[in-house]
Order: sequence, then C-alpha cells, then structure tokens
Amino acid sequence: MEIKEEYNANRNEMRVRDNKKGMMYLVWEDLSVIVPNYGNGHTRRLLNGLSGYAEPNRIMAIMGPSASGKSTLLDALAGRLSRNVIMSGKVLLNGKTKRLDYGGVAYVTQEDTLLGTLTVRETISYSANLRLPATMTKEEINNTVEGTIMEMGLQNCADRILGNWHLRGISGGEKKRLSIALEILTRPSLLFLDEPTSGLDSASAYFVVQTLRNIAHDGKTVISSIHQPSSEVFELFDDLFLLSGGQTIYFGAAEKAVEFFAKAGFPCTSRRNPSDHFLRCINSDFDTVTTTMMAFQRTHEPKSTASLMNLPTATIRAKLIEKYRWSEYATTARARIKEISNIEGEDAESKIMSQDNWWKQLSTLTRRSFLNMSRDLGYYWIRVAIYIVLSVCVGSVFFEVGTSYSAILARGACGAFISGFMTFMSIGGFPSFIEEMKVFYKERINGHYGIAVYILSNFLSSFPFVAMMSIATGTITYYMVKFRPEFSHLVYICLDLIGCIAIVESSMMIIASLVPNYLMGLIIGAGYI
Ligand SMILES: Nc1ncnc2c1ncn2[C@@H]1O[C@H](COP(=O)(O)OP(=O)(O)OP(=O)(O)O)[C@@H](O)[C@H]1O
Repeated sequence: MEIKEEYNANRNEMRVRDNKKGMMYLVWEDLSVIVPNYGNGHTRRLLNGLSGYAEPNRIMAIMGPSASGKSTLLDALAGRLSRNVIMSGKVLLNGKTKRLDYGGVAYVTQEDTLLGTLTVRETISYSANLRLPATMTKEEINNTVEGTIMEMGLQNCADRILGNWHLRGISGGEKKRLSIALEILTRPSLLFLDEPTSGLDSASAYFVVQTLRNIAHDGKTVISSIHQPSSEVFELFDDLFLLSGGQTIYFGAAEKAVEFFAKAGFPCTSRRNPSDHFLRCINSDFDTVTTTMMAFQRTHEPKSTASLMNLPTATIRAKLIEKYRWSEYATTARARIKEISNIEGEDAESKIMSQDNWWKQLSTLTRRSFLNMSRDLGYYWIRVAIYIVLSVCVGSVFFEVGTSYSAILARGACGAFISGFMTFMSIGGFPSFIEEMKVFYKERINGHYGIAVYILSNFLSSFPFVAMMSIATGTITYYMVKFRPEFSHLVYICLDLIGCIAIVESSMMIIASLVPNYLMGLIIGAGYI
C-alpha cells in the first residue's frame, strides 16, 4: 500500500515535469512507403498515401489484416524503416519535420528482446537505473520499479528469470507485459506499440490496454497496432486507423467506425464484435477460398454477414476505400490535420543530450552484463572448463617435451595445437553474445545509452572471466610442457620462444573470444557514426 502511494506521488511529480516538457502532436500527410527492388525489378507499395494524426490524451488503434502495413506505418512514423524501402510524404511532430529518434519517444516492438538470465525485477530495475533522471533517489527509482511491476500485473513472476533458448522461464504473455513495462517506465510523451496484446489472454489484454489508455489520458500520445481486439478492448481505444493493403479504409473516432461501415452498406450486427466485422470486410487474402465456401457460409452466417458473402472481399474493400475518401470522416480528419500541423509545441529533448548520468549508465550496464555472463553457463563457465581440459590434454601429449631432435617437431606441433584449439573454442560464446547484441541494438535504437558506454561496460564486465581463462590455460600448458629455452641450442631457443608466443597467443585468442563483443560494438558503432 505504502509503495503504491509513493509510486503515485512519484508519478505525479513526473507528470508535472512531463507536462512542462510539452505534449506531442503527430501528423502524417500523404505518407507512402515503397520497396524499389521487390524481385524481378518490380516496385512494391507497402503504404499508399496515408494521412492522419495522433494527439495527446488519446489512444489510437491501428488495425488491419495480416500484412496490411500496420508495422510499416508504425515504423514510418517512428523513423525506423529499414534501409531497403523509400518513404515519401510528411511526418510532423509538433508542427516540425523531424526524425523521431529523440527524447520522449518509446517503441514496443513485436519481438520481445530481453536478457534471459535476469529476473523480471532485475530487468526493470536495470532499465530504470539506465534511463530515469539522475536527480531521482534510489528509493524513488525502487518505488517506480515496484509500481510498474504492479501496473503490469507482474508481481507473481517478479523474481523469476525470463528464460532463453536453454532456460525455461516466464511465459510469452508475461514477457510481452515486461516489454511494455520497460517502455512505460519513463512515461514517454509519445508511445508506439506493435501488437502489445499478442500472446495475452483476454483479461490480460484488457488490463494492458486499460493501462495504456490511462497513460494516454495523462497527457501522452499512444499509437498501437492491434490484432483482433475483443469488443471490450476495442471500446478502450479513442481513435482507429483501419488499413488494408497499405490503404486507408477508415480513420477517425473508433466509436464512429461502426457508423461508417453501416453508411457504406456493410452494417455490423449488434451482437457481433466490430473489429471482427471490419477485418472480415477487408481481408482479401482468402478471396479464392471464399468463393468456394460461399455456398456453405451463406446458410450458416448471420444475416448481415451473409450479405457480404455475395461480394468478393476485394470489391468490398475497394468500395470502402472509395466511400471513406469522400466521407465526412475524411473531411473532418483533413481539417484536424491542417489544424494540428500549425500547432507549435515544444521540441522534444534530445536523448543524447539527456545522458547526463554517464557514470551511472556505465556502472549499471557493467553490473548487468557481469550478472548475465556469470549466470549464463554457455557464455564463459563451460568454455573455462573446456579450456582447462584442453590445456591438460595438450600438456600431457607434449609433457616435458625435452631437448632431443624429435622435440623440435613436437614443439612446433604443440604451438600449432594450442593456438588452433583455443582459437576454435572461442566461437562457443557466440549464442549468448548474439542475445546480448539484440538487447544492445534495441536499447541503442531507443537511445538508452551510447556505444562507448556499451563497449566499455562489456570490457569491464568480461575482464575477470578473460583473466581467469588466460591464467588457467596459459599456466597449465606452460608448466606441463616445460618450455624452458636451452641457451646452448639456437633452434630450441627459437622453438621455445615460438611455443611461449603460442601460449600467449592462445590466451590472446581467448581474449579474442570477447573481441566479437568489441568488434560488433565497433562495427555497429561505426554504422551510427
Ligand atoms: N523492408 C521491407 N522490405 C520488403 N517488404 C517489406 C518490408 N517491410 C514490410 N514488408 C512487407 O510489407 C507487408 C506489410 O508488412 P507489415 O509488417 O507492415 O504488416 P502487418 O500489418 O504489421 O502484418 P502482421 O499483422 O502480420 O504483423 C508485408 O507483406 C511485408 O512482407
């Protein structure tokens, strides 16, 4: 109870601060996205001349059949389109043309990118320490973390690990709620969500959208794509953008969508879920199947739907597009777009500029990375064991290699073995490393921290493991083989030096097993620079 009260007090404080920062009005006009080289030199249109707006205190649903362009629209608005597509048209934030890769904007992706070795509470806590203002005290941060856990209904799994490819952890729905929790933690002024309710049961979906609605009605702008919401969930949305094949079927107040469909000649019966009805009218993916099923369906469907069955969906879709274009809803939307385009809000604070707590970020990332490495068996522990076994093997084969003539060849072979085996084994850390890279990429694109902080934190967190592996393997091999240069023979001096170099090199190669971390960080970093 106490935590909840303190959490609310913190939230009120953040609310006042955020309101000072200003609200976010987003407008897009004649927005098109094309793929120029879509096989055989064809061009494919993913979005076709879309116009709309999103304003504070409202939550918008982007709905449409699969592959209708919902994620592409969200990506276009959030400035996250992939490089192989071309965007045209205008996207204005508070009346200005800008990329949205700066402060106050958060994006919850469809895929949950999380570190499987951490618990729910740890994940939220590290994220809070990375992103909440440096002025907040430890207690305030803890209260915010606990409050967010409660808000997303994650109390029961707060201390369970998330799980990854070899560890069973929390469920998919809990992961989804955690991904949302991470983004709402800082109460962003503009929040994009790509299918936040996928994988959730109907009650969880309702509570999640209810929370998003509360956030929106707190002066924030929330835009979310959603697949088939229940009627209760649908009612929570203020605005609706209905898409099909990258074209606008309807844009306006969600409660008026049913009226639009009725006026267009495709009414939804009172007992039918409106979102089901809309999708049924505009999903033309199965038109050929529909034709063969028509006869069967006409006898089984409710009356209003049966009337739809007489037309192929592509025809219904084309009619709706045309009706919307000349409707009062489109006229109202155009007028509001014009109004909002002229609203001059405050600039969003740059994320890069807001990174005033560099040291805090470095220590948080280092601790998180160290915890991840130490908990993930595959990252270092298994390799430490294998390296030690391998050095004992190599040491036994070349045990006290001696100074005879045949020892010349043996020394050469030993050097080759050491560097070969050890280098090869460095690949073992890759799966864990790839998981971490995905998290880094997501956090980097969301502007949580800079590349330099990430690379440095990686170096610091992996240093104890590298030192342990190098010392263990290098020492074992050196003492078993007994590379001690015989100063009377030049050949031995050379070979032993090479052997020693090989041991050093193998240690370096173990360090090189970390190099991917640095290299990838640098490569990605170079991409950003
Ligand atoms: N970068 C890209 N290059 C080529 N095709 C793309 C690209 N991005 C999206 N597409 C295509 O555009 C279409 C729309 O994709 P999008 O992910 O926006 O659909 P969606 O409505 O979000 O679908 P779903 O509900 O299934 O997630 C798909 O056919 C997809 O293959």
